[in-house]
Amino acid sequence: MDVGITGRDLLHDSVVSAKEILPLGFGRASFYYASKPGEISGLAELEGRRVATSYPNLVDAHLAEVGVKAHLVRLDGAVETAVELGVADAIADVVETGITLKTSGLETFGKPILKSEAVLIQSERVTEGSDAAAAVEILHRRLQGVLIARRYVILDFDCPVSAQEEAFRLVPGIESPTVSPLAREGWVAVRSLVPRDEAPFVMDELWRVGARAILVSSLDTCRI
Ligand SMILES: Nc1ncnc2c1ncn2[C@@H]1O[C@H](COP(=O)(O)OP(=O)(O)OP(=O)(O)O)[C@@H](O)[C@H]1O
Ligand SMILES: O=P(O)(O)OC[C@H]1O[C@H](OP(=O)(O)OP(=O)(O)O)[C@H](O)[C@@H]1O
Repeated sequence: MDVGITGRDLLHDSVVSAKEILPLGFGRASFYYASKPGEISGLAELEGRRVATSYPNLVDAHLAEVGVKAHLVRLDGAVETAVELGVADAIADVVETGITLKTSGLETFGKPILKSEAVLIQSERVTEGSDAAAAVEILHRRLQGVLIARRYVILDFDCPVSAQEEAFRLVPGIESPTVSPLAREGWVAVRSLVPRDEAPFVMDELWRVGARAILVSSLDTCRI
């Protein structure tokens, strides 16, 4: 396989020769140690204890990194039941909302071992200049275009020339805003990309400096 989509945590655990080339922004979760509240409060206390996980390589590498020797108990699922069943003293597992841990009577301790999300990966066997590398690059660009399109909106507005410098500071765009003449003397039309989550604030500010006919529209995809 030359290219694929997986979770960052699964990539680290699989120990395959592949590298992450694009974070995809969905399937976000953190990977944490957890135990019964008050039972274990820090990584050092894992020394000599049993840790259940479905990600043994990832956890093994982390324990080695922090210099703690623990016994790994490899489970394929329902890891959160391991402490209650007496199979382990702690677990290391995926946490998103924390509901699974809470309903299992467990609490995280320490910092997250890893922040994960879905990622595009490329095999280390794909050599530069090969057909596979060219195909992966096209896929990478197309996916990146969709990710950028989701993060930004198109902002169009009419602006008095006297206020345009102030308006440009509010909408610098990714490269530069597009400015077109308007039939109305002393006014220009401006188009720029703006981060989606900043759009309401930018619209308020543009209105304040004198811009009018402020329109926001979504992008489907782009190549920037
Ligand atoms: N609740 C979740 N929210 C976000 N991502 C998650 C969640 N659960 C698992 N993932 C991600 O999904 C990928 C697959 O993980 P995993 O195989 O452990 O999922 P699972 O649903 O627990 O699988 P299974 O049901 O086979 O045990 C991983 O990258 C993991 O980070
Ligand atoms: O923090 P939360 O929002 O509760 O999510 C985390 C849980 O989600 C996944 O399990 P999933 O429900 O997919 O099933 P599984 O237990 O069979 O792995 C994961 O293995 C955790 O147990």
